This record gives sequence, C-alpha cells and structure tokens, in this order.
Amino acid sequence: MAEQNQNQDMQKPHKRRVRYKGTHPRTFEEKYKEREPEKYAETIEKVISKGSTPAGMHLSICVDEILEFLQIQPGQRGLDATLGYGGHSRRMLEKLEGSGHLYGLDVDPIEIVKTETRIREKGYGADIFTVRKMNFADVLELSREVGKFDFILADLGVSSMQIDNPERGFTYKAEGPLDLRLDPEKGVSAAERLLEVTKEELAGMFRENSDEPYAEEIAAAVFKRNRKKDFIKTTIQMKETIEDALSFLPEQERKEAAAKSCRRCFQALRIDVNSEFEVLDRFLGSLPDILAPGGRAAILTFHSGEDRLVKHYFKEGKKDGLYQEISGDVIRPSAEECQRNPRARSTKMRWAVRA
Ligand SMILES: C[S@@+](CC[C@H](N)C(=O)[O-])C[C@H]1O[C@@H](n2cnc3c(N)ncnc32)[C@H](O)[C@@H]1O
Repeated sequence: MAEQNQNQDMQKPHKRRVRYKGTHPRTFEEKYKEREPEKYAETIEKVISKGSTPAGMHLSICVDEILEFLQIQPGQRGLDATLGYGGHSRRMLEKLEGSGHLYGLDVDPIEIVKTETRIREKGYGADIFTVRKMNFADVLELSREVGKFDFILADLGVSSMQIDNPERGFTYKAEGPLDLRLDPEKGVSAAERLLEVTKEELAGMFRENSDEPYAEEIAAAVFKRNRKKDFIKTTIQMKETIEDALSFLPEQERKEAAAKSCRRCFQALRIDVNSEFEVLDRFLGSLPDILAPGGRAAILTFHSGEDRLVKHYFKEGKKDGLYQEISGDVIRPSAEECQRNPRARSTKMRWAVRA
C-alpha cells in the first residue's frame, strides 16, 4: 500500500512554489498567498497590519458608518449596486439575520464569480442573496422585476483586485495591456480609445475627467507617437509617454509631477472607457423610483466629479420632495481607517432617505 502511494506521488506533476528575490513578494504573480486570502489568513493579517491591501482582496470602506445609516432590519429588501469583493454585502447579509433579500450587482465578469462563490461558501443561498452581472445604470429594470428596495449601497469606482491585477491595465506601476475596462468583454479598451479620439478630445478627456493640468502636453505626446505609428498598447508605454510630455519640468519636480499625472490620466481614461459619469447619472436618476418609501441610500465616491453629481441629484431630489432627508456635509472615513487603509483617503460618503 505504501509503495502504491509512493508511486502515485511520483506520478503527480510537482508544482513549484512561486520564487521571489528577497524576503517579500513584490509582483502580483509572486503574491500568490495574498491572492488566496481565505487560505492564507496569517499572511493577510500581516499585510493589513502594515497598512497595505493584500493583492486579490478589497478592504471595504466606511462599513460602520454605512451600517449605522442604513439601519437594516430583518425581512428587508436591499441592493448592493457594486458588489466588488463582497465585504459590504457580507455585513449587510448579517444584518438581515436570515430573512429578507439582498441583490448584488457588478459588471466585472471575472471578480463577480469569485465573490459569489466566497459568499455562498459562507452559507448564503439563493433564498437570501442574488448576484447579477449587471450595470447599475439598469437598476430600474431590476426593480420592476423584484420590487423596490429598503436600502441601497453604491461604492463607486474600482476594487483593489482590479487595480492590483496587471492584466486588467488599471495601474501604471506594472506592465500590462492598457485596458482599464471593468467589463473587458464589452466596449473598447483604453489603448483602442487612444486611436479613436482627436488630440483635442483627448486633452478634454484628461482635463474634464481628472483636472489634469498638463492635459494638452500629454495629449500632444500621445499623438506624436501615433503619427510615428508607435501606438501605445501597454500601461508602461502610457506612463513613459506621460513622463516624456513632462520632460520640460525642472528635474526636482518632474518625478512627483509625472506620478500625479499618471494617476490622473489613468483615472480619466478609466472614466471614459467605462462611461462612468453617464452610468452614474442614470443610476442617480432612477434612485427615487427604486427606493421604497422611507428607503435609505448611501453612496461612496472617490473623486470630485462623482461627488458633485451625487450632491446635485440629492439636493434637487430634496427640493422636489423626493427625499425627506439628505446628508448635510460629506462623511469621511476616520483617521484610523485611512491609516489602516490608505486607499480610503479620498472617500466621500453621502446619503439620502426617500420621502
Ligand atoms: C469599490 S468596488 C466595491 C467594493 C465592495 N463594496 C466591497 O466591499 O468589496 C467597486 C465595484 O463596483 C463595480 N462597478 C463599477 N461600476 C459599476 C457599474 N456601473 N455597474 C455595476 N458595477 C460597477 C466594479 O467592477 C467594482 O467591482
């Protein structure tokens, strides 16, 4: 018997552990433990305690503030319009105490499958939790099918899993295709977008979506490459083009300015390829129609364009008598939360209660 086991072992292909230089993994590939948070809890704890987000995981923001506001009661019907890693959904499901229903939406076909599996494994079946691959712009259709919601959360933007995976093209810090689509099965990638727009449109995109001060210079650098048929296909090529465009700056300012411009231009491209303002506009327009009387909605935004839109819709809705109450000032994550999770720093939360 022992010999048989030994033979079987010899036949198994030996799976090599991912090797990395030094004591800590640096690349997404090397961070194989962080990409399996359920399996390597100790590694996850260590990474979080150092103020980082483990690759393959997302730390939910303002959880206590959201739960305090939503006042979820067993038996209610809720909507998590941006499921992501499912951290907020898990906590909302706990509050339902086994009765009621939560709907979770996301457009990301890759992460949604993993998140649904993770939540189902925690014992939440189809009786209490439904996952739909759907754009939140279409919530009115969902509500016509399942009814109005007592509570709604939208935690806008991208998840850490999306940012950290170089294959998705969201980060200028690692080589990958310049994609930036939340749903890579739909629409065109950012690299393709760079071939569709005019120089003026590109500069306008950088300026209007992200307040980029060097919008004209960066658009000109992209078009200089296009003219030479040296098209930008990857994240690092985009980063290098931005750095080239800023080569006129004094050397001591250049590095920091380029990093900031990279952040803003990648955000502007992401907003563009995912039509983020248009879908948010449709979602906010539908919100009063999908909230039950007294229903509560909380929205987390990550840049000023989004926050302006939410503020506008909530203010107008209050004036028109659609909302009985809206948040006065924005709510920000606590200093401790920002310390623990630096990705929370730019978060603003607003809420509204349906009349
Ligand atoms: C910040 S993450 C949400 C994290 C989540 N609250 C959690 O606790 O794990 C944002 C998610 O919203 C999704 N998303 C962004 N825009 C969307 C849209 N228009 N419709 C549906 N999902 C969207 C993204 O794909 C991403 O997974």
